[in-house]
Amino acid sequence: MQIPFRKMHGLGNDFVIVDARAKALPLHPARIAALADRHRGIGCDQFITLEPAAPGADAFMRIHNPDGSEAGACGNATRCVAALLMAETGRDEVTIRTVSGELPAERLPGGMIRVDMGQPRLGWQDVPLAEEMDTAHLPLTLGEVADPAACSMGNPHATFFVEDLDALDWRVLGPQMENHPLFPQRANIGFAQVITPEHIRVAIWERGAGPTLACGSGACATLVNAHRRGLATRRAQVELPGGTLDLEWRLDGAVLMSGPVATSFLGQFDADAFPA
Ligand SMILES: N[C@@H](CCC[C@H](N)C(=O)O)C(=O)O
Repeated sequence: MQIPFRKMHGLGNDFVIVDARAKALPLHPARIAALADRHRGIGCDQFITLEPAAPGADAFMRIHNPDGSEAGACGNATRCVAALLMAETGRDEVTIRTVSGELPAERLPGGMIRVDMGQPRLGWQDVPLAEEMDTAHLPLTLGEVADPAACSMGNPHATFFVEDLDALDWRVLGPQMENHPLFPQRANIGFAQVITPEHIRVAIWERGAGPTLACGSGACATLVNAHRRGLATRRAQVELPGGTLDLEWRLDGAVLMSGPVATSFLGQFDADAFPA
């Protein structure tokens, strides 16, 4: 079976997007993992399936990591899918449903896509963590990093605050923390250097994906955790290896994220050539 797809990215965080709104597609975790493989498949940080949405949303977006696991949130893919739905409908505002809830998105003057990522959840069971504790300070130390803060943006995040991001071997520390027993559903791990209260540099080791050029929900978690720790204002530029996102944690609790999106190419794959 030939399945058309679109390859998009937000700051280099790249996605294969397929449309299963009109007809269900034979896509299962093993096949998705094979398609996401950068050597033997198409290659992507996340595989996105558009599915029919209940009234109130323009589409349902299902998110899979390249290891085949399903994720509750993907900020950059939400912005890419929003741009896609805006082109399709001719509107500048759309709503995308995910397993974690409805996310309104809009096109800003100048073309940036802003998504309302909803409210971060700060309780230990929300992240989730394995046991009760203050999520603003986790009792974790690994090599030279310690004392991260955690939150959920619909998916689990922990943020370590570091003095010098360039001096840190975060690609080695990331997978050890992703799989730490404190995170029963694993976690996305951010390593953040606060430059000023309005400018944070961060590198994210993504759960189920590894090092990526950008992670939208990770950028949201970085701002939220930095603000909780008194390190950042409620609005900041979050600089990732692939570029910068504009983040705001509004007083009503919602986290807004704005940035660019782009289409790389369109194609089609033969589903039967990949494991079912
Ligand atoms: N790239 C994403 C996050 C994707 C999901 C994550 N790896 C998880 O498992 O939670 C983003 O832009 O937010």
